Formats: sequence, structure tokens, C-alpha cells
Amino acid sequence: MKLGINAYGKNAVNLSKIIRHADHHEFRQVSVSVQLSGDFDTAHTLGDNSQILPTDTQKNTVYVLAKEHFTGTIEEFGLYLAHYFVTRNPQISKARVAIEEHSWQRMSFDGQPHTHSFTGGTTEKRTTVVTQDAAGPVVVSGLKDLLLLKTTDSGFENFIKDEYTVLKETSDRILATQCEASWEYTATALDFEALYQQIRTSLLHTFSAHKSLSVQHTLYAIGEQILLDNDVVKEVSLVMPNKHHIPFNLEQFGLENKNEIFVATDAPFGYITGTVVRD
Ligand SMILES: O=c1[nH]c(=O)c2[nH]c(=O)[nH]c2[nH]1
Repeated sequence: MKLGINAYGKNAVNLSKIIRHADHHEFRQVSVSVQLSGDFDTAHTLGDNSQILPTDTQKNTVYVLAKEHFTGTIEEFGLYLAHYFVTRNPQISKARVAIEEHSWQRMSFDGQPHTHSFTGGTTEKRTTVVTQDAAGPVVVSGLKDLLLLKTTDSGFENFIKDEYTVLKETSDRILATQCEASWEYTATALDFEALYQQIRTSLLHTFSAHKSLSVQHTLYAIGEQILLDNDVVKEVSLVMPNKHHIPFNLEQFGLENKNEIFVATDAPFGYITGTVVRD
């Protein structure tokens, strides 16, 4: 017997930060998860902890380094942390730092942004996973829990019909999803903020403009558009669950349902995933 692939670290280091400017405050809230890989065989086989940087120390490192080094994007903070763990610990061959950022929006009254009050509550999060090993750092950024819905320009027809198929073909249905997207960058010295905003807009624009023949069709169109617009993106992965809105049968009450009334179902749901890569 021998030890196979293994890693350890602290998950969900929840951290918030106020950045105080003279006339306004910034507020950031992130969840950081650290996973370290390397020479930890004897910890597993002998109970020898001499090579183990405790996960408690990893957690403290995140909070301490945030004071000076979490001033910009989550990608920059992730790069700093991953580099820190790998370069200070010879037994660590690879660090993986995953960061999720919660979306807080500044309140605004009569067109005036408030100096220190925010609204939250949207499910959407910005994400990054930075891995660093001997080959250098790699940044995969994205978003998750982005709720998207369109009320037309979506259909699902010409699918297989067998003895168990009852689904009706439709050329006009609701398309709704809780989108997760991630894209790998080809470099690490990038304007991550501008790229994120551009890619998110491209995702939203393609979702809304696309004449969708299926979720799969839209998933590919979104990935393709992000790759076309951004040379620095190597590949795009998307998770697009199909959050069904099923037409309610009004005929049983003597009424016609002109594609207006639906049953919004939570489960079961279609689960569509895919990665779009360059040729
Ligand atoms: O866009 C869709 N893709 C499917 O694979 C599928 N399957 C299904 O029942 N409805 C849908 N919709």
C-alpha cells in the first residue's frame, strides 16, 4: 500500500474588509479555501506532523496577508497567497487558493452613491482558483449562482422520442438557469477587473441575444463568444442547470394557456455542463 493523491488545507476562511478612503468606504467579503499538496506522506503513514503547516496557521495567514495584500481583485490576492505558501515551505509543491467574492452594491440616493452603506443578498458570486506549482501560477476565474432567465427566443424540438417520451416540442419556452462559469487565463499579469466585467457582459449579452434551440446550444454560444472576444482566455467551462418552467394545464378549467402560466419546479432539473476550447 502507498498513499495516493492527497491534499489538505483550510476551507471557507470567511473574511471581510473595510477599505477606508477619505470620503467613502469600500467593503469586500470573500471566502478563501486553501489546499496544499506536496511531501506529506509521513504525516499519513507515520503520524509525523513535522512537515505539516497547520490549517489553523493557513487560516491566520489569509487574515494577516489580507491587511496589506487584499487591495485589488480576488485574482491578485489569490496569486499572492499561492506564491506565499509555495515559496515559504519547501515541502509544499502546489498550492491551490480558491476565492469566492460576495456581491455588495453601494446604496444610492437621488443619484448620489452612499459613502458607507451597501445592499447585498444577490446570489451571484465572483470566483477565482489560483494554483501554483513548479510550472508557475495558473488563474481560472469565473462566477457562480448567476440567475438568468429569458421569456422567449428559446425552444426545444426535434429530440428523440421513445415509448417514455411525453415532453411536447416547443418553439417558445422560458429559459432559466443558475449559471456557473469559469475560464482559464493564459497569463497572470492581466487587468482582471476589466476582463471580468467584459466576460460577464459577453455572457449576459449572448444569453439574451441567442436564438436558443436548447440549453446545450446556448452554453456553446456563450463559451464561443467569450473565446472570440478574449485572446487571453484559453477555455471556458459552463454549468447551466435547466430551471424548468412548465406550462400549467389551464384546459382542465376550460381556459387556454397562451404560454402565460407556468409551474416553476425546483426538482428534478436538467443539468447541462460543457467546456468550450480552442481548436
Ligand atoms: O435545452 C434542453 N436540453 C435538454 O437536453 C432537455 N431535455 C429536456 O427534457 N428538456 C431539455 N431542454
